Amino acid sequence: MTKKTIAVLPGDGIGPEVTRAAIQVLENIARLHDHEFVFKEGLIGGSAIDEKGGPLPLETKEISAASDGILLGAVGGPKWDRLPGANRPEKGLLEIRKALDLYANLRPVKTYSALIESSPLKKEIVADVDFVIIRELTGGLYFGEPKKREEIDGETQAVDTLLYKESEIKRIAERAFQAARVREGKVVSVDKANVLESSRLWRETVDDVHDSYSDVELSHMLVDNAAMQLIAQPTSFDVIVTENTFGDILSDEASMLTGSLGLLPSASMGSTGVGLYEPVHGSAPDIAGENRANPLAAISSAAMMLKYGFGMEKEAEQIEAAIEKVLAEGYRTSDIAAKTDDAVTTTEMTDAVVKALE
Ligand SMILES: NC(=O)C1=CN([C@@H]2O[C@H](COP(=O)(O)OP(=O)(O)OC[C@H]3O[C@@H](n4cnc5c(N)ncnc54)[C@H](O)[C@@H]3O)[C@@H](O)[C@H]2O)C=CC1
Ligand SMILES: CC(C)CC(=O)C(=O)O
Ligand SMILES: [Mg+2]
Repeated sequence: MTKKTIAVLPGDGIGPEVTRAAIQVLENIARLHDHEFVFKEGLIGGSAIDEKGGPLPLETKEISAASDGILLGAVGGPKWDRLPGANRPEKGLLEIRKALDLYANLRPVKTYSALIESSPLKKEIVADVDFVIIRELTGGLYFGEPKKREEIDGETQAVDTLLYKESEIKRIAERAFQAARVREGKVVSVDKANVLESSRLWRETVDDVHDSYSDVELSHMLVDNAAMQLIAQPTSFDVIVTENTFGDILSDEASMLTGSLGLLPSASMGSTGVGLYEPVHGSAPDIAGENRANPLAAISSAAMMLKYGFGMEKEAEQIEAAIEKVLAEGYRTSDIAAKTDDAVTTTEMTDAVVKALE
């Protein structure tokens, strides 16, 4: 029997709906394997602003830092959209990533075989999509200072700073080369080195790190081209390593190769040993509270926690197999259903995954 403490940060919008689904699956995996998972809930994002006056209360930080793994839903929503940047729900997410030094965000993009037929893209291409985006998560544009507004000559201007230190690029490049060694051995580093100084440092540093990984094939690609190649030749990718903003955007784009943003999981890891696991999607205010959200990205993120955080590979595979099975049986939430009338609810999809675990 293995005991693990899991911090659960549901957040806003569909966050609580999809984390509930992930917890239900984890409880059943624990039952089937005689593990004990202790769930400790914390506030983050808009709900934390409403209840505690800030997007990342100290208590949430403490619960998270003391846990064996963090399961997060999503933060944000129109209710808080007019707040200043420093006190927005999204700031809570950025802060916890920084506080726990979660610099490496793994976003696997792999098509479920049951969804190949219904893809609007060419079946032979979609069938073989299998790559991972390794997104740098604690540097770049979302964190660089100065980040402010100011009045200059009677006009308001705003500045964000895209800043990378060599050490930050080095450690994410190492993660990418290590990941490639257990995959197909190919890394594409995505940057905008034709324009950005930070990208030129990125490219030089990735090249330097590559000297110690000469068994891995490395190429560089400009981000605008990468956005196009993801659609034109997605099967040419194995590991994509890129900076924070580019990785954020490219992964949402890549999700559509699999069928929906509601399918993509992620794992964020760093130097402290505690990982954070969350779907790639946001709080989806347009469908929040309607029991329509696809819970599979969150459930699959929980599987990543078992695999990467707890070393429970067999249990993680069991969850992934259950997801494959329910999709093969025809269960579809509205984001992946051919007709809205045929769609199942979040809870129906979750119950089906739990049943498929047995
Ligand atoms: N990690 C996080 O907490 C993130 C938070 N956000 C925040 O979420 C809020 C909404 O942002 P959006 O730009 O609308 O992005 P979003 O990712 O929340 O939604 C984009 C579209 O995808 C759909 N979608 C997302 N997840 C889904 C799921 N599980 N099942 C079915 N459909 C799904 C939504 O209904 C919407 O049409 C904003 O406040 C934003 O800042 C956005 C991205 C990530
Ligand atoms: C707060 C944002 C950076 C969240 C987001 O879009 C993401 O991490 O994918
Ligand atoms: Mg995003």
